[in-house]
Amino acid sequence: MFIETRGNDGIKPQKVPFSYAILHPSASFGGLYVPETLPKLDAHFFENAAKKSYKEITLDILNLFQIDIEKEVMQKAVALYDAFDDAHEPTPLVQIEDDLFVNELYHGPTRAFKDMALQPFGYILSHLAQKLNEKYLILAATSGDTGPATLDTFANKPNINVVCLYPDGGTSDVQRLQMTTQTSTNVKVLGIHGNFDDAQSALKTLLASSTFKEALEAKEIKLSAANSVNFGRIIFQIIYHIYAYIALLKQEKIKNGHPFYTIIPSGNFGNALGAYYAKKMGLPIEKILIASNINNILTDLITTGVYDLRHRHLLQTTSPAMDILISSNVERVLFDKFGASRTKACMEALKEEKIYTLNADELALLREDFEAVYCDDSFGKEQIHHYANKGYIMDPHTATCLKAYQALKAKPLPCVLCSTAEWTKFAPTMMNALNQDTKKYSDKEALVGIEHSLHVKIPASIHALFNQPVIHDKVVHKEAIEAEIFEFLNLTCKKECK
Ligand SMILES: N[C@@H](CCOP(=O)(O)O)C(=O)O
Repeated sequence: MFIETRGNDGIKPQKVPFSYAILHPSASFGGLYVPETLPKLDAHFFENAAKKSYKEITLDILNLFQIDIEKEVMQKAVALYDAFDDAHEPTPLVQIEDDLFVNELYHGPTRAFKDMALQPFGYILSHLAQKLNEKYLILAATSGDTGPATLDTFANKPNINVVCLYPDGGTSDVQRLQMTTQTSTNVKVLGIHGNFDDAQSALKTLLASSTFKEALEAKEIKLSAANSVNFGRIIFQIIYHIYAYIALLKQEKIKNGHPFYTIIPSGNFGNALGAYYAKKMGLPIEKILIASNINNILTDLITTGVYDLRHRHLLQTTSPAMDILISSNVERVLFDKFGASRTKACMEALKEEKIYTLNADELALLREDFEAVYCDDSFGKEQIHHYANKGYIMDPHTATCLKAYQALKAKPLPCVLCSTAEWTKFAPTMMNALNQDTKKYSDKEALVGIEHSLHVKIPASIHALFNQPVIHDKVVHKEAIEAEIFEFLNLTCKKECK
């Protein structure tokens, strides 16, 4: 069962099953749903798991959670990993140093780790919508990767409409084209004047708004979300951390029970939360090392205990998916460590005063699990250049993790670095890093240049983007989002009636 991070308001149910939490992700007081308890993984689990495939392990872990989804539905959802680059190994673990392994999480249809969760989650959510004979509007806010993965998983799904908000100019060109060239009629993509925090706060306001929900209900439409505020995302984001350890065991790089570090490039903290829950379940993570770009609010929180938005402005970087200041899933960690009333107080202080401060004991508790560091774009480019020379290509988000590897690894243990996106989504930055220049390349020329110089294959889906017409070209102010959504829903309703 799932409970709420900010406590219960006496109106919403006190505890809900998984299906409810994913269909209605907005909890009391604007909080989030979290599992009441986490299943435990013992040494036996890892011994057996070393003989199993990613899909089998996923099903085992979903079973341990005892979620209220039929077995066949989970099997079909997980079977979607068969369409990844390697059906047997959807998340290859690649060694790049004696003690450093890259967990490549981007081998799905939209070339980012979001597919690992959104592919099965989208299947389960749309199955539930059809089974209940209910229509859903799914909102998504993106800084580049969640949007394409959401659109891909829900494209043409019955009973589902999607509205995806992205910051105009705040994503790479490939990320933008992955969204704006979407042809399915059940999706709408809107650029907004503003940054990712503006897009996500618009989404959260709509999710919590009773008038918005009533207006949707008048059209017999319910509201859910595809971001990691939805626990349906997080459950799948726990599994790949566990599988990375199993891959280390399979490759005989670690002994069962021995600890390792995991390094996570973080923005909305869903990936880090997945690692935290995995650690609580029994995965022997020594520490979760959080890497940020210069939007380093998480570094500040984890090193000083202060989450301070007051004098910060979101800065554009070459790792745009991490250009986030209001990071959603920190809330779930606060709840787990300090309980609902402290979490509610922190979240309200953040909203009203733009700051909250953990006391020394709270900070010590947070640091039992996390360490953090940040780097700037030039550090990332140096790492891309260095590893490309050694024969490994990594994207700018992955490159930030090298800072954590160099600065935070206190013990001689293996490190697993989460690689969240394929470099093909950020070709101009890659070209600057590889050529050590500052020239302005177009995505297309940079992709082709790298393809030829490094003899690498670009996925057909990325190449094809440049020949497809842009269908969603609207960019609006955030005040206009609601009206845009209703215009879209009226149009789709008319189409359905015909
Ligand atoms: N970095 C994300 C931002 C949204 O994160 P989510 O995990 O909450 O969906 C992106 O690339 O869109």
